[in-house]
Amino acid sequence: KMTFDYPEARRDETVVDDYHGTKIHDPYRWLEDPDSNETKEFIDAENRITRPYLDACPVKSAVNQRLTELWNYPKYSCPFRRGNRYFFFKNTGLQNQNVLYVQDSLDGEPRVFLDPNTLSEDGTIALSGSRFTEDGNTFAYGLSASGSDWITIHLKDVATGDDYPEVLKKVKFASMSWTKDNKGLFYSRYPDQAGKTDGSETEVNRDQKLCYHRVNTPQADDVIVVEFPEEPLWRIGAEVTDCGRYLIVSPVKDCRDNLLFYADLSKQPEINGKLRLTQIVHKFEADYEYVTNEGSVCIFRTNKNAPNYRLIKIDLHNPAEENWQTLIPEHPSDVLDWASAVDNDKLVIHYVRDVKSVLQLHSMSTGAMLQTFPLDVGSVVGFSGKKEQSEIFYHFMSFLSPGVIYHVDFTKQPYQPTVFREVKVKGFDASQYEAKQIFYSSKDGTKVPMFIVSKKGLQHDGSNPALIYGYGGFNINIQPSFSVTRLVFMQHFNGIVAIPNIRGGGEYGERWHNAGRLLNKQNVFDDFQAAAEYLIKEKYTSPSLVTIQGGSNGGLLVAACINQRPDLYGAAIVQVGVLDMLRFQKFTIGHAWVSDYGSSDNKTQFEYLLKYSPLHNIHKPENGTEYPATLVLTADHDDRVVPLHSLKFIAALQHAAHGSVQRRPLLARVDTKAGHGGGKPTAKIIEEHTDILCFMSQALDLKFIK
Ligand SMILES: O=C(NCC(=O)N1CCC[C@H]1C(=O)O)OCc1ccccc1
Repeated sequence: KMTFDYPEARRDETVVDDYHGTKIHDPYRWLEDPDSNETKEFIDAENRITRPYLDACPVKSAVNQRLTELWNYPKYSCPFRRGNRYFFFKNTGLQNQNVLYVQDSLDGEPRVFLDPNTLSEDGTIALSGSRFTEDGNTFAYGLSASGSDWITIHLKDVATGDDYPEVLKKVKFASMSWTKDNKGLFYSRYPDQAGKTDGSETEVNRDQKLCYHRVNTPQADDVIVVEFPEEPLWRIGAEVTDCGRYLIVSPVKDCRDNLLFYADLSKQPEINGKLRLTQIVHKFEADYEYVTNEGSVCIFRTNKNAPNYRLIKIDLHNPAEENWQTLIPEHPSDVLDWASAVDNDKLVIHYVRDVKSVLQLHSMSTGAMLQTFPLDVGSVVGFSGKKEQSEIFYHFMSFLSPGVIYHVDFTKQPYQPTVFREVKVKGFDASQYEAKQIFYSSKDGTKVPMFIVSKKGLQHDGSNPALIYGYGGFNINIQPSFSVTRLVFMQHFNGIVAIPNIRGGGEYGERWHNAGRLLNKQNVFDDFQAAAEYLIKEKYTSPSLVTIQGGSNGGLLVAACINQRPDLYGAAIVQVGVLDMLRFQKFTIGHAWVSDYGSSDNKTQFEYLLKYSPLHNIHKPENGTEYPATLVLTADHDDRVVPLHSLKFIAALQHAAHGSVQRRPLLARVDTKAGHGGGKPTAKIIEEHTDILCFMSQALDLKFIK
């Protein structure tokens, strides 16, 4: 084993914070400044150790070659109709960014409409959000650089392909919604702020405004139509209703629950100032998502008095809660994940049932179920359809199926899905693999579902490496998906891929989310640790062959678990993790996460956060408590979870390892011109996944099977 001479990061013992009377040292506070030479030198020093270790991997070229070969299959989105044209995204396989094509009919000759690959040499300019006007003649699209959340909005004439002159700046977390007259769009933006806003800054995002922009005018002429100056942390969602008459305004202050207002645009046809808003939801206590409307009666998907969600009707002209009606009642176990209007009087409803997708057609007027669209075990990962359109497309994917796109034409009875497009991956034979779902018991006896995928016929003798992936928060569901990287791990390392649907997610609705957040957060770590114990007990694998992996909130999960149970794992992959739980709310959009984490500004929540915060629970490795081989990954333009989390954590971890029994590597990989993950070019993704598999193979001494 290589021994590591970790950089000795300066420890500033003078930095001490007082949290409700408790003194907490923060010796690496200086690493919070991304622009200081000292921070830049620290990053270089870390990369100088990590890069050679990863490049020394004897199977690096074999892994990179297999990833590239398998990755090289065509990927398509559902086609979607806008105006009288069809559009779809396609990637031939290894293109850095997906390309948007247009065709005049479903079987017409596709033409390139927008190819983001032409916007940068290295593919680091990505499309991030887009909206066509009702008539399909103007296209608003967001561009993000180097993986930052910041976008610039551009407007294109669809017929000529020419961009209008204006570019809308300072846009982030923006809902874009056109007025039905095709003349302009609502979008949310932040005010100009001091310093750079390229995604490498850490300043807090505050004072978002909802603006209205008329095409072919300068942004300076835009009108602020909604603002809540007394609520600087709110983000303002906005959507023009299907009929075009109303604007639904939904402020959100963190990552759950929103208020609802509406404006009657027919009463303010000249949008040249603040909109007159009528408030219909007055408390942050539930999610309300606009689905569609018939006249003044709007349908919303909500978890108000319905942890598994339901559809309700609110009459905007009679909006008091006592007049709300239920259209589709909450299901006792299935989670109503999304709803979409189609063919004027129908709703397509996506349910999550034990983490698997169910797709149904319901009557918009009565809510009654009309039929189910049959699906294999897996996930609906894409959908296109509109209220006034008489067809839908949906994209099915599973662990062993890269993708099938189905089409339903509602002009023909009975409504039968037909296969519109099926994608194959060269060199992958799904019949050699098996995917199953089991339920295991967590520490408190809770039954947790887990998917286990691997080659068929593996011996359960504890000799196989296992990769356990988790997230565990923010009401996010981790449903089956197709992954080339996991395929390489299964095919060439006899790897077992395990995905426990741990609490904090939304797999079983709000109850599951609430059971894994705030003062219940430890349940998430317990569920994840119990998953590893189950796989070890059932002889799928053994501790020294287990890798745990997670990103962002999942990075927090992995880092907390190696602090709590270093004996349980051989390797840990901590991607863009939230690791300083006492200070996360002080940077960019971190304040939005208090709905899951709470805040150190609150004494009770501080005491709880301190118990699991990865940065604050690092121990000196001694007999039997050596840390797993750990790879921490971040990037210089991650403005979702700023890199300081990872830098402070690796500095503290390496400091604890000095002069200890720690032999397994504790490394950081800091990428450049990259961010949290969204929009990452294919080349960078393959490089990163190559490094992760190489780290695992070296750390766990895994043999590459041809
Ligand atoms: O912060 C998030 N989402 C949560 C998020 O990105 N998290 C939550 C924890 C760390 C990181 C992650 O897990 O990816 O998105 C920003 C946003 C925009 C608009 C409205 C609400 C929120």
